[in-house]
Amino acid sequence: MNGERTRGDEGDSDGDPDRDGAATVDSPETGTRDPDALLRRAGVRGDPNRDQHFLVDDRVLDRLPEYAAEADVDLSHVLEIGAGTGALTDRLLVAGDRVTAIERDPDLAAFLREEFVAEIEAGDLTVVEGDALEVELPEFTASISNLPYGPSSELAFRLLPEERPLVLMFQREFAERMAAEPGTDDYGRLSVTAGHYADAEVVEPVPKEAFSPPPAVQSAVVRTTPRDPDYEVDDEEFFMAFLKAVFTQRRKTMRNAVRNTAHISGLGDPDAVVEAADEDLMSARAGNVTPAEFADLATLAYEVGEPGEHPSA
Ligand SMILES: C[S@@+](CC[C@H](N)C(=O)[O-])C[C@H]1O[C@@H](n2cnc3c(N)ncnc32)[C@H](O)[C@@H]1O
Repeated sequence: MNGERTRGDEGDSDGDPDRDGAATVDSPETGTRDPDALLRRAGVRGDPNRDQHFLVDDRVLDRLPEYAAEADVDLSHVLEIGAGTGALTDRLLVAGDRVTAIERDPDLAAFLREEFVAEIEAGDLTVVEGDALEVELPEFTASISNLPYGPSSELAFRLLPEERPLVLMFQREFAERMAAEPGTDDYGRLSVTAGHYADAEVVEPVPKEAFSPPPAVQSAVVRTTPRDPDYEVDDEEFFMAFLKAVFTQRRKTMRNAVRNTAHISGLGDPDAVVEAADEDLMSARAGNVTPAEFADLATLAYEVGEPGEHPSA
């Protein structure tokens, strides 16, 4: 740590005119804020009951925007969900042109507005105080976030349909399920639903010690690249409900899974689906069925299975 100074004292040390003026730097060599100094200035400890685990490992903080940059991601407007004390926000301001940071905790949002006053006045940063599941999202080009783990699934499925590249920190188990291939232990509903929108890869496991306070579980960074699926479905909502249904019975054959879960998928005549479908596919278990096979089956089920309401998608 190099003490707490303002960039106004440092002049043009990093050569980035957008980051000059009164923006704070703790490390003149890198032109960045120190995560521990941010915690001190904010006067917070991080409350695990509010999903507050702040990144304090500089190397991880540096690598998050690098994962996007190395994939040639457009960083002209980066969305950060759960900005906390701004340690990642600070790195995103260096890597990107503009950042919108959403933070639910009113005290942290107030701290961010104070700490980053120069960047806000320069038009480089917008702090949105509110729940990222509810606030209107801006037109962003990429999201790079150390997500709150409680709502991470809902947040991922709010972001994925936006069709933008994402670099997101999740619980490690969640990250591995998201990126899993058919036939592996981790492959499941999450892998197929995430894969509907994007290619997902785990780029880095992150140990608990990288955070303050450390979470109970290990973490991992996932990078997603949006693309169209290699199949088509007639009704996306039914497809999602159908997946949810059959994966509740992942150890059963698809034949039994389709028959036993009509109350979840909304199928009025699941037997008609089983009779019309390929026999080999009906004998397979959901964990071995590829996304394209699910899509074909869901299309068939939609045609012959008398789908009704499927409010549970
Ligand atoms: C894991 S911490 C990450 C903080 C910071 N980005 C970092 O890396 O140090 C998650 C942050 O999300 C905030 N948060 C929790 N739930 C949220 C929600 N629903 N919407 C927006 N922010 C939320 C917490 O207050 C916390 O600051």
